[in-house]
Formats: sequence, structure tokens, C-alpha cells
Amino acid sequence: MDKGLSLRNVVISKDGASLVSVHHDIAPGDVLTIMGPSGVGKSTLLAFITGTLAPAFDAQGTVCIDGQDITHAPPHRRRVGILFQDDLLFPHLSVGANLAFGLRPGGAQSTRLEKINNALDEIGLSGFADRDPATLSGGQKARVALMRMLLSEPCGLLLDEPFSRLDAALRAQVRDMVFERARARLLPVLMVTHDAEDAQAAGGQIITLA
Ligand SMILES: Nc1ncnc2c1ncn2[C@@H]1O[C@H](COP(=O)(O)OP(=O)(O)OP(=O)(O)O)[C@@H](O)[C@H]1O
Repeated sequence: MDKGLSLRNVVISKDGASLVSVHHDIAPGDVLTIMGPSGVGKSTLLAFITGTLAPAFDAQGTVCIDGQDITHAPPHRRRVGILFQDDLLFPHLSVGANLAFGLRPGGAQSTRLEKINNALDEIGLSGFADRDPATLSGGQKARVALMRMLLSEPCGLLLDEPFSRLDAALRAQVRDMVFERARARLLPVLMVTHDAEDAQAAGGQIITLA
């Protein structure tokens, strides 16, 4: 497969014992959900994909994105976006400055501002560029974090329990927005979750690690 995210014969071990074993292709716009009990290696698999695996682990296999083998690429060259359960907006920067962090370097200042304003329009937060993140609701922060990640123009999206801190109503709203935006950009998505409803809403294949 040329496009999408491919995990080929991936085996991650620790202290000589195999922890995670995955062989799977995620097509552009599709979601693969990974479930499984605490400590089974879900976050470790995401770390392998982002290139941030701790030295305690030994990994075999390859990860390809958009047809490129990125197994040994440095993390900043992988073009993989990740969203965590904590939205991690920089509290000392405005919403606009937070979004600017997502932008790839270069380009005229006016173009950069236009991209930030378009991003805010896309998530229904027009005019929020100068706001302090502390004055946003949980759902608004989650949307800004999503757009900051998308502004980096990733080729694939990883979600590590991204909705678990949101209450039920907000959770469904933010979740729908993340999946919609990913589908619209034809991004392959790999989501780790403990939540059966999140897995169901993703609509794709589910793998349970044991
Ligand atoms: N940096 C590290 N060095 C050594 N061992 C680690 C490290 N990080 C995690 N582990 C161990 O590796 C195993 C897998 O951890 P991991 O965080 O991937 O689990 P998980 O499935 O994501 O769990 P959870 O659902 O609780 O987040 C666990 O036994 C954990 O203790």
C-alpha cells in the first residue's frame, strides 16, 4: 500500500519477552482502534511509531507512512501528529500563538496569520486568536489542540486516549470533530482507548492486545 500507515511485522520486546506484535495497514481516512488492559503496551506501540521508544525496549519490523519507511527517521521528520488526553496547550501563550506552533516554518507572516484564522473558523472559534487558553472551555481547548496538530500537516494521526477527560456530551462532540477532520484530510488514524464507545464511534477495525 502506498498511502496510509503500515505496521509491518512489528514486534516490541522488553527484557527478552515479546510485549506487542502487530501487522496492519491503515488506509487513508480509516481508523484502527487498539484496546487492551493497562500495561499491555499500547502507548509503547505509539512511541515506536513516533520514534520515541524508551531504550528499555527492543523493536523489530517497519513503520511506513505515505509509502515512506520511517522506522529509523528522527521524530521531527515523521509527519505523524499525536493527540493525548491532556490537550497540552501552552498556558502562557494566546490561542493564536499556540496554533502558530503547529505551523511548519517559513512563509510570509500574512499567510501564517491567514492559516491561523482559517483554522479558528474551521472549529467555530473565529476571533479567538488573542484569547488566553485558561479562558476556554474543555471542548474549546480540545478543538484548538486538534487544529494545532493538523496545522503541522501530518500524514497520519495517533490518538492516545484523547477524549477520556471530557464529559459524555462533549466527548461525543470532540470525537466526531476529530474523526471528521481526519477523514476530510484522508489521514490514517490509529487510536488507543479503553472506551468501548470511542472504539464503536471510530467505525474502523478494532485490535485487542492481550
Ligand atoms: N520507559 C519505560 N521503561 C521501561 N518500561 C516501561 C517504560 N514505559 C513503560 N514501560 C512498561 O512497558 C509496559 C507497557 O507500557 P505501556 O505504557 O505501553 O502500556 P499501556 O498499554 O499503554 O498501558 P495504559 O493503558 O495503562 O496506558 C508496562 O509494563 C510498563 O510498565
